[in-house]
Amino acid sequence: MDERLNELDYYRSQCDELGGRVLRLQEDVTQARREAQRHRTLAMIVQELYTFAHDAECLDSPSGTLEDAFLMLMVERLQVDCAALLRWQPDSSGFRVEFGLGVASGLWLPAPPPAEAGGTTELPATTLSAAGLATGLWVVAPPSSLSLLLGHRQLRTPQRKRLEDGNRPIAETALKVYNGLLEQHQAALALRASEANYRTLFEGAQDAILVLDSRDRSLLDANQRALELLACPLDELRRQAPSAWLVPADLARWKSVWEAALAGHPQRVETRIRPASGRLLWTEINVKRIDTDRRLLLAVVRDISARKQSEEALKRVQERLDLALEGAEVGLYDVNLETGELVVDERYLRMVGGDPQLIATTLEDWLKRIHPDDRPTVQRLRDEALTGHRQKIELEYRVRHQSGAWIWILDRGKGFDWDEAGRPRRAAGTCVDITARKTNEASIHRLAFYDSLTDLPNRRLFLDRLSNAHAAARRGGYHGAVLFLDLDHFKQVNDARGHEAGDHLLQEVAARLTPLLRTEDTVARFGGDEFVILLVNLTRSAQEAPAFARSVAEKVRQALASPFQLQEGEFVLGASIGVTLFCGTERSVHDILREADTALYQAKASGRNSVHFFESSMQVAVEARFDLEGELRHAVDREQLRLFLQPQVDAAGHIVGAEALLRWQHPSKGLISPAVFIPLAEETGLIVPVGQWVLNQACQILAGIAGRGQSLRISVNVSPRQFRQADFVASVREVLARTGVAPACLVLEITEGLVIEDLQHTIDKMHELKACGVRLSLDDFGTGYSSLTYLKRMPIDELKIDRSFVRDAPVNDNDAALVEVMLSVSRHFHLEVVAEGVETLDQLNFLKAHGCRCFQGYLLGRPMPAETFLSLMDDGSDQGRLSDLQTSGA
Ligand SMILES: Nc1nc2c(ncn2[C@@H]2O[C@@H]3COP(=O)(O)O[C@H]4[C@@H](O)[C@H](n5cnc6c(=O)[nH]c(N)nc65)O[C@@H]4COP(=O)(O)O[C@H]3[C@H]2O)c(=O)[nH]1
Repeated sequence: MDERLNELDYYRSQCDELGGRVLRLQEDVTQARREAQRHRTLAMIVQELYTFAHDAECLDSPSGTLEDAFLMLMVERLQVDCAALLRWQPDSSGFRVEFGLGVASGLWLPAPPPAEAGGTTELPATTLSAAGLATGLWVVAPPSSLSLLLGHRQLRTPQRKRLEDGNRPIAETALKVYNGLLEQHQAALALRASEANYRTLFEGAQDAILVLDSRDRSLLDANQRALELLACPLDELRRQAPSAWLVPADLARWKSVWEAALAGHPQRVETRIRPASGRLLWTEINVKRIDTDRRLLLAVVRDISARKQSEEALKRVQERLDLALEGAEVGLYDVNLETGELVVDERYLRMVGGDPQLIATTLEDWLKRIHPDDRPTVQRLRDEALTGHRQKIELEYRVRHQSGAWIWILDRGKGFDWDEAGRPRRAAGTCVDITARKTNEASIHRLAFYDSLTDLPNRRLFLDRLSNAHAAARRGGYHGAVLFLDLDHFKQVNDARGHEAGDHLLQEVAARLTPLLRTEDTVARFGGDEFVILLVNLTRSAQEAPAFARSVAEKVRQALASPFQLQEGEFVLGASIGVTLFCGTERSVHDILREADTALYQAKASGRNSVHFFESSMQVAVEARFDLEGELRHAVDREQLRLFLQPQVDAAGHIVGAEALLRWQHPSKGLISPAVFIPLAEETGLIVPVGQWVLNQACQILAGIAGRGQSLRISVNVSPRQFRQADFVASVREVLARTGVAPACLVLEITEGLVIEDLQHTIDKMHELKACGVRLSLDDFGTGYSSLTYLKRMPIDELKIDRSFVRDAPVNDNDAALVEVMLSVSRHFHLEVVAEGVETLDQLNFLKAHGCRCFQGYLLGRPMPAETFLSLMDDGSDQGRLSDLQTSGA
């Protein structure tokens, strides 16, 4: 029994044990089932999360966020009331609900900080209640700062509690998976954003962008601008090699560009391309290797055709400008005013000599090469420009050429790049070589103000200086003087030895005068042999002034009195000098000059080679002369001239001719002698119309005589000036033709002096006159340089023995001998002779005794009005009776 009991106990215990085992086994199975369930749950959660994340990545607009999906899965699969993702807020020592399902997002929950390491920490009841939860499962997954809170609003049974505890590993794993997916999702989002940005940039770029595969240089991608630029769709472009749109000539160059770019050296190329449109475009292409994929090249193509066109246009403008500058020989300079550095162009360099080694490179250097006289002005203008007081500079100055010569430069400069103080930092400008212009100006100035023969100031410059000196003398109370001088006998030298000798003489005179004077004085040549001297600042004393002026005048006179040795020979001149003084009087420069001229006139009149001071009485005489000159101008028009005739008779007393002698029947002054007005007419040129009148009158008288069947010769005096008129011969011809007078009845008397003045020309003209048929008579024979040589050469018909010889011939052996010689010479040359000034019978008899056959003089008849003379001629009974003729003289 016991055994049975023991056996029973044994079996009982065995059963208990077995039952216990079964129970444990059942529990294990249940546990295993729960475990499996949890794994399934976890697997489902993970799968669904992945699915969601994948879909979200693929879809452009996923339905909901990963956070929403995660929290939803937690709530559904773990059968909790609420789930939330919390983020620790260290500043406020609490959590913030980032995303909540059943808990408000953004809610702040007070809590102690989460543990550093992973794991679970119980949240205090205050935190749970703040979240509105009765129980809660809090899971962290370091290093993520996000933690997961799962919870119920009401307390649960212990079984439920176990269930929750069993969920903890699921929640932990799910949170880790979520964190991983979140990171991945965020990375994917970032990538998408970055790709979108890249695309936006790529497509929105202003430049064409091409992505090329270096292996076959095929096009992988191109932006819209590239398609427009290359005028080709992308597909088509992808099928082409770049050589399709590159210019063939550039291909070799491109090879090295590709290689360098692939080697990691970015390349920049300016080249032309020919897109599908066929139009050549200028482009700038930047080629760069894409470092993330070293087989790829990025080419950024910019259309620079417009820029190139502008550059080309600019180049052409520059070329034209260069040409223009070249043509105009304009040099350029550019100066940095802060550093003083100077840069010049080729043309400037050439202008100053062409050696770049010698060119100024600084402003100071440049200044040193400017002419010392011009430097102060240049420096002043430069300083004004530097301080901003002058915007532009335009000035002319001399610069040292590299050859050492001075050249004139016209500089036009301008400041720019102004600083805050209004000063230029830089200046640039142009320079032109104006040396030629300056030289021309100087020579024009010389021509305008200097006498070309002697290089002395001319009348214009003299008047200017006199005007200044006069004004200065008035202001300073100084006396000055004007010396008018005329060379005695210059005319003879000029005429006898030629103009060249005359010119040399004038140059010598100038050379003698200049050193006699102070530098502030002026010696000028007014033309001909007229020299005028201006003496300034003589003295303040009115008493001393005449003496000072006289001493200079004497010095001048003496200097000119000594002989001149020229290559043409030795000449002795002498000078007549008229002097006037000036100081404070209200005279014009012309008055002063006229006074000196008047004094000169007086000096000449009183025997030459002398000095005369102006006196006002002289002026009266001169003015009277001027008045006469004015009246003489109208004498012809007003018919105030009368022609008198003086008979010329032969040995038998018969009238064979007459000399026409002019008279001026002045309305108030009566009959004026030609000795008074002929020299005036000669001087003023009035002799030409007056002489023409005489010629005309004489021919009309001759015509009248011829008309009455009579015959006579009339001698007409021809003045030197009248004879020298270019149309004189023509005018004689014209009068003869018009009046129909036989030319042989007209005798033209020319003076010996005229012949000497210009022998050859006079002889030529005489021949022309002879060709007209007129007779020529040489007047005043014996008074001048009578020379048998020229007498022989002249085509004259008659000699007139001057009355000065006739007068004393009967009583003076010398004169008698001279008259004899003259008569003998005229016989030798077959010339007729008229003896002038026969006043007495002795003279007449002497002349007759020596073979003279024609006589003129008061003894035989005075000059008389033409009508009187003609009536005498008509009265044939009077002819041949010398005594009768004598009584009818004028
Ligand atoms: N003492 C003196 N004198 C006598 C005698 N016989 C004549 N005469 C003067 O001597 C001058 C002769 O003229 P001439 O030598 O040609 O000198 C002339 C002549 O050179 C010039 N002349 C006169 N008429 C003309 C003219 O129509 N044209 C030019 N160019 N000159 C003229 O004026 C000069 C002076 O002329 P006139 O006063 O008419 O003076 C005349 C005449 O009146 C005499 O017996 N004794």
